[in-house]
Amino acid sequence: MAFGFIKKVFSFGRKEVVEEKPDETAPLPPLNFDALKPAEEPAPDAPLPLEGEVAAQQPGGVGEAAKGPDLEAPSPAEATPSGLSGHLPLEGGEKPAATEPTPEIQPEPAPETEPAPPPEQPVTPQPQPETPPAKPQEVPPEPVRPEPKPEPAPEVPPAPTPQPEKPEIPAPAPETPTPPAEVPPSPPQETPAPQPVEIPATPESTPAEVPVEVPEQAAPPAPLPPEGVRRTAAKRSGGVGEAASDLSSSSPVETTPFGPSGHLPLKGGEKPAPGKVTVAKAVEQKAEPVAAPAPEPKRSWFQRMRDGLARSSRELTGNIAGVFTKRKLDEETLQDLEDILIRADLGVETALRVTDSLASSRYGKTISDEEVRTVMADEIGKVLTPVALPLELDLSHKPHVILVVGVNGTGKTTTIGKLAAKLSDGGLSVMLAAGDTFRAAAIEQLKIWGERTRSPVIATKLGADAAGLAYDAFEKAREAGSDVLIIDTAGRLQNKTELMAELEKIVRVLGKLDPEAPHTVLQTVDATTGQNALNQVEIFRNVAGVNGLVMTKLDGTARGGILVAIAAKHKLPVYFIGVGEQVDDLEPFSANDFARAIAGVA
Ligand SMILES: Nc1nc2c(ncn2[C@@H]2O[C@H](COP(=O)(O)OP(=O)(O)OP(=O)(O)O)[C@@H](O)[C@H]2O)c(=O)[nH]1
Repeated sequence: MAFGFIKKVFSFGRKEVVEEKPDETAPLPPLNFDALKPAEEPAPDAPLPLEGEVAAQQPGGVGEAAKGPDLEAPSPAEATPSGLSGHLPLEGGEKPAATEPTPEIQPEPAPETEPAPPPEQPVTPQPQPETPPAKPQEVPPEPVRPEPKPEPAPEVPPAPTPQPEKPEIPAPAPETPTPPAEVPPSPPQETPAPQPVEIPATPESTPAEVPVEVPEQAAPPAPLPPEGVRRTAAKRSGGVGEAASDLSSSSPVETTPFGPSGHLPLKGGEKPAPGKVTVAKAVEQKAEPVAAPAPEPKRSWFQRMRDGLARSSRELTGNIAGVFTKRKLDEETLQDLEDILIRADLGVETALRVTDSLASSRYGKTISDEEVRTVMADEIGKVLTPVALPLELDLSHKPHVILVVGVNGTGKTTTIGKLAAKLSDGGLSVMLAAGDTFRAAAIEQLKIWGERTRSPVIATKLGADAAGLAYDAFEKAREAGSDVLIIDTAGRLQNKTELMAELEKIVRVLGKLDPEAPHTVLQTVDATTGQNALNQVEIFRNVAGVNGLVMTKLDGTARGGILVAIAAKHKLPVYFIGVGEQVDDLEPFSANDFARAIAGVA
């Protein structure tokens, strides 16, 4: 009787939902209330369908989500209602039809109803009373559940079995969000009740949930800042941890108490995937800065030259500033400036060029030291430009003979090594001659450079005749078909008559083999030398026929002004400047760069 009555109730329920006629029939049930108590036994069946309704509603929305786990068993059951799909499945009206087959299926959705009840509350009061008690009961144990949950295996015990099903629920739960209307309300309802549970389980999850839904999607861009990435990663790790747990089995922990919470992890679970990628990227980015440390950048030759000229430049610019601070350009200031330029080794000629240029355009006017230095740089550039020439080799001479001369220690041997490197790197065959027969160390030094530049070295015993060695080297270079022969010579002071006579002899001997040899006579000038350099160039030019200069040690405490004076007086080409002791520290001379550096103009 009761069972049949219950059926009526169900049918009645349908009418209530659909037609709202049940009010007329309503009186009948009160008479049966007595019977209802015995009927309570079947009640468990009733809740099941109710849950089934809830489940049906969720699955209806979840149905899509249920595609995952529920597909295998529930799918057939759903298949029948699916034909009814649409509204009915939501109310569970289909359940009665499916009730008979559903009993097996319903127990599965039943656990789902627990998380779902909040949204369903408006739908059916009966299931709610059941669900709410279940929630409070579950809530206290929930903190404990998280631990057993990670252990899905314990599902074997009968009691935990419902819990394991709950873990399954989370999977559909994320799918539940698909129902637009139901889902949004559910999270707020669930959140209040579950919050106590979530807090112990994942305090971050609650805050994470809110941001997770939207922010996580935006999270990929967030990884940009490394620190931010770490933070997001940490936050995500919380969410990811959940997602990860969901993937493994821990998902039930959160899902059991919170149907909606189940969504978030899933939503987050999907999002964490990119999050993990970004985290991985963040880690790589951390490594990038590590790889970035490349403090190797060698100072440019210009910077080294500028540093070398810094002392001269500072002294020069400081003195100029002292003269022209809030002063007009008159005879007195012009005389002061001329003195400053001469003391800086620039020479009288260049000093007068600068003062004349200023007087012609700014006489009687207030002028700043910056303006003075700019004019100075321009005038120095004009003096140096004509001598800033590239070295040209006439390879019609086989070999083209280069004789390198200069005072002791001005950098002859080192410059030969640097030049040989340039030439051999340019495809020219180079031969070296160790003409400094006075120093064993000089011979060995040149051999080292020969090995470094893959250039054969012609040498003789210590103290041998340098002119004889030069002659032999020339012949050997011819025999070898060398493009260039570079001859080193012993350093000597220009006032040592016998040594200068020996140098003159070398030049004369080479002329016997080729009247035009040596084709190039380079003199190395130590840039740290002062006015004595002018005299050196004059003597070596007269004795050896110097036709080109290499200004060495400009990277040191150079006195750059002397180069300007030499250029102005001798007008000899300055082919290179030495800016270090390494093989590649030989740079073509740039008049304007040098002028700006010594004038302190950027
Ligand atoms: N800082 C710096 N040092 C240089 C440069 N050129 C040469 N030197 C150094 O100056 C010193 C003398 O160089 P050498 O090449 O031996 O000079 P040298 O004219 O052959 O010397 P002698 O054989 O005694 O006549 C060495 O320690 C070189 O390393 C340069 O452009 N910059």
